[in-house]
Amino acid sequence: MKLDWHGEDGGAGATIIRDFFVEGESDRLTDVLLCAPSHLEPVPCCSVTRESLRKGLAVSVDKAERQHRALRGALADHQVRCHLLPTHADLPDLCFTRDTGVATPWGLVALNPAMPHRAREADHVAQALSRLGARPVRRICEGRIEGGDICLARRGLLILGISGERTDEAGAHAFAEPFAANGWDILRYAFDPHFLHLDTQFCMLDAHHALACVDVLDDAFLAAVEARGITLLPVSYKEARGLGCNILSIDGRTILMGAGHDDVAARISAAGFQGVALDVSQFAACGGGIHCMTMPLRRTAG
Ligand SMILES: NC(=[NH2+])NCCC[C@H](N)C(=O)O
Repeated sequence: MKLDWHGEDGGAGATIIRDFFVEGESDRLTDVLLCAPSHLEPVPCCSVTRESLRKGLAVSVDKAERQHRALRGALADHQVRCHLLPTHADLPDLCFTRDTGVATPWGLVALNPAMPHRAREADHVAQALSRLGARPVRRICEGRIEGGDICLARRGLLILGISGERTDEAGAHAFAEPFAANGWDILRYAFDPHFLHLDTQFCMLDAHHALACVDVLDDAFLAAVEARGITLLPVSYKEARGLGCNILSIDGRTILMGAGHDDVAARISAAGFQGVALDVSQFAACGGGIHCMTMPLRRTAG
């Protein structure tokens, strides 16, 4: 079926770049986009960061750089190629690369972040990606949409979080168009902006298991997910608020997760997954965990 992709030149039928694509969140990750936290600052644009500021948090860039290097090391240990965005002094949340773009089965899509300081990231990311030979095949300009609200649960199932703030109906609708046109099942979940993004409450471990903050997610959503054959491993709200739910599945078996979430680690391992815990405290204090710090560029199925 013909997709109505728009390249930067605005013309329909722009070349579809197939090098960087993802069909499902837990297929084998081979390439990921990250950005070192050289200019990380706690911007009071989400509830977790505001709480950190209330408690007098001062982010240590040195510590954050060390934690980020360890994350890159863990990714490399698992044969994942890390591509680094250039840092930018005016973009304090740039290290949360998840939110500005997403690889889809049809190529990379540049998103439309809602927060003004994050909207500025989009051009920077698009330029860096094109230097990698990965020009986004589409840019969402309607409404707002951030990558933390997009879950390509598995081939054929797209889950979208819609808080109305970071992602709204118009942005979600625009993003979902090609998925709908290709017959994907699309599950939309509306929630309160307090909870920031879907990926702070819900993350896929493999095609049939997810971590879920069951005391926050509403029952209809939980039932809809379970009806699709996904078993939920519960995470408490306190753990989720500390980004304990915000994990990166390398291959549907190995899970990179924040350190200090012992209950989550125990549940993951009881379910047969291999958790790799990494200290990302400096990022968590700014509202993001390992899922937010990684933009998968390519995953291979099978
Ligand atoms: N995908 C995510 N949950 N990203 C977290 C981003 C945190 C960042 N401080 C913001 O508020 O935008």
